[in-house]
Order: sequence, then structure tokens, then C-alpha cells
Amino acid sequence: MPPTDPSSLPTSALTKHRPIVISGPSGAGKSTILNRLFAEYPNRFGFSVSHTTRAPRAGEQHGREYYFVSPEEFGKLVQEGGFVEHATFGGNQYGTSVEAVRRIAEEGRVCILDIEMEGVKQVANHPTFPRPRFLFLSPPSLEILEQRLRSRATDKEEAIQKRLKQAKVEMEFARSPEAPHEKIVVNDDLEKAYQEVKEFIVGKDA
Ligand SMILES: Nc1ncnc2c1ncn2[C@@H]1O[C@H](COP(=O)(O)OP(=O)(O)OP(=O)(O)O)[C@@H](O)[C@H]1O
Repeated sequence: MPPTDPSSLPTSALTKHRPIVISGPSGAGKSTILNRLFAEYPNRFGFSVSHTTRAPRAGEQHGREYYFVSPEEFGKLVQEGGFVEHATFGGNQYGTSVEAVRRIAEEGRVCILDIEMEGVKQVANHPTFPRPRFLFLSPPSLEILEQRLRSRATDKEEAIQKRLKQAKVEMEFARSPEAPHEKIVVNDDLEKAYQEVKEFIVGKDA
């Protein structure tokens, strides 16, 4: 039999619309930049719906804010390699499932995964999940990050100190050889940082 022409094989939605992992310290400006990108390209991107073992809050719907599952169901998915990344916060488990990310790609959208450092490592080391693209958004310095966190005024002093400590760890990791990031954008001037992120995500001619 002649060898199969690779171009005739069906392309997985996840390799055609490769998800983008964006990470960076809390306060680096991820939401600011992503909100602007989504406003400029309303139909191009999607966020996957995560799984959690926490109870739904008033008004939350299964499959909209989260997939609300039991610890047993969550554990089963972990065993099966069903999560691209998962973690425990405040006694509850949270995870991004392969299926949820695939669903976005199958709609023809690029899934944006806004995840923290441990999650980034898990995605990068997942045995079967097709490799996404990795972008790190960095503040210009810890001093400026501290100023921004203070002027954002969403955190108490203790939380700000915790975020700064974690930011240091994340910035060291991002610059280390084992980090998977293809690009580090320094969010000094917002306009410049936005253009760099946009170019990485949608390309030059978009
Ligand atoms: N280039 C910039 N110059 C000045 N301020 C900025 C810049 N980029 C973002 N900010 C401000 O810094 C603060 C933190 O930004 P943002 O909330 O987008 O960070 P984040 O990375 O999404 O944080 P978290 O992970 O905690 O959600 C906001 O008040 C935002 O307006």
C-alpha cells in the first residue's frame, strides 16, 4: 500500500486552532490586555469552562461558570489524564479539562488559558495534550508591580505581600531554562505591550 499522504489526514481542531497559555504574576496586566484583545476580535477567542468540586454559588450554572462535580468524579478525571492542569485552592479542586479546551477549538476559536505557574508546568508536561503556545506577561519590575497592585486597590496588605512573593518566584521561573514560554512580553507601556501580545497571538497582518 502506498504511504498515506499526511495532508489527507484529518487535522485535530487543537492543532489547527492551537490554544494559547498566558501566564504571569497577579497584577501583570493579563486581564487588561485580554479584555482589549477580546473587544478587538469578538469571535476569535474563547475561555474554556473549568471543573470544580466547590458548591455552586447563587446564580451559577453547571456548564456555564463551571462544571460542578463531586470529588469522586474529579478524581476519576485526574486518573484518566482528563485534565490539562488541575490544582487545589481553599480546600476545593479546580481543573481545566482536555474536553473543555477541545470544545472551544472545535467551534473554530482559539482557547485562551489564563493559568498560574504550576498549571503551566502541568500543561507543558501533559502526556497527550497537543502542545499549546506559551506566553508570559511580566511586569517591568517588582517595584512597579507593587505600585500597580496598590493602585488597583482590590487587595489587603497581606494579600499584596503574598502576591509579590509569588511574583518573584514566577518571574524567576519564566526566565529559567525549563520554562516553556516562547515569548515574554514586558508590560511597561500598555500600548506597546498590547501590540506585542496581539502580534504573538494573532500574527503581524491581523
Ligand atoms: N502598562 C500598564 N501601566 C500601568 N498600569 C497598568 C498597566 N497594565 C495594567 N495596569 C494596571 O495594573 C493593574 C493590574 O492589572 P490586571 O488586573 O489586568 O492584572 P492581572 O494580571 O489580570 O491580575 P490577576 O492575575 O490578579 O487577575 C490594573 O489596575 C491595571 O489597570
